[in-house]
Amino acid sequence: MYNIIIRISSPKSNNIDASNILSIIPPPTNKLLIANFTVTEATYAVLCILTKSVQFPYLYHMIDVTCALIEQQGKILICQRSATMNLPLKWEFPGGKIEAGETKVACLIREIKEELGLDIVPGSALPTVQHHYPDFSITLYPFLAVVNKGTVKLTEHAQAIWVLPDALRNYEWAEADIPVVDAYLALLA
Ligand SMILES: Nc1nc2c([nH]c(=O)n2[C@H]2C[C@H](O)[C@@H](COP(=O)(O)OP(=O)(O)OP(=O)(O)O)O2)c(=O)[nH]1
Repeated sequence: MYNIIIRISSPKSNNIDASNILSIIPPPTNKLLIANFTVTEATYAVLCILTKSVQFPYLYHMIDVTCALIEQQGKILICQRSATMNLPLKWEFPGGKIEAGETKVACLIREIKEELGLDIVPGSALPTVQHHYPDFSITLYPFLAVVNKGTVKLTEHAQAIWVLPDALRNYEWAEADIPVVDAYLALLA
């Protein structure tokens, strides 16, 4: 069982929007707490919880993440997550979770400074990606960017390397990043 706390703002909806799920507290807690929503929605929520089906991805932890495709001299910076991070050893574009009240661009500038010691200038956005991993769902907001100041200093990642766009498909990407790589290569084509 899960503790689930849901805010419903539009009572006629048959679906529970992810943004209305305030928190889901996984086992070992054994209480079910559902507040402020209609009977239809309550039934639907309970069904979701009982089935734990991937058809109901909004029951999983949802995160909003920005990432930067940092370009320099025809190459692009890619990072390998460390063995101890979530999605271990997968390649990604550097970035991180958007904090409450933070804009996407502010998040990106902060994360790249924290993770790599680089001051960047974000540019255009690439298409947003939504992806459902087995245990969480992500909305990924990619942006092109250039370095304003600094050189790469690793603080979290196993590696950060500059690669030619043609080589991008040679890496084992976090799954959410595959459409980002595709979109970037399409942009260059
Ligand atoms: N940064 C980043 N994370 C990605 C990408 N693709 C992707 O699936 N993710 C996933 C991996 C992580 O589960 C999550 C981002 O979390 P994170 O650990 O990098 O972010 P963070 O620095 O804000 O996290 P935290 O350690 O402060 O909790 O999104 C990507 O291209 N960049």
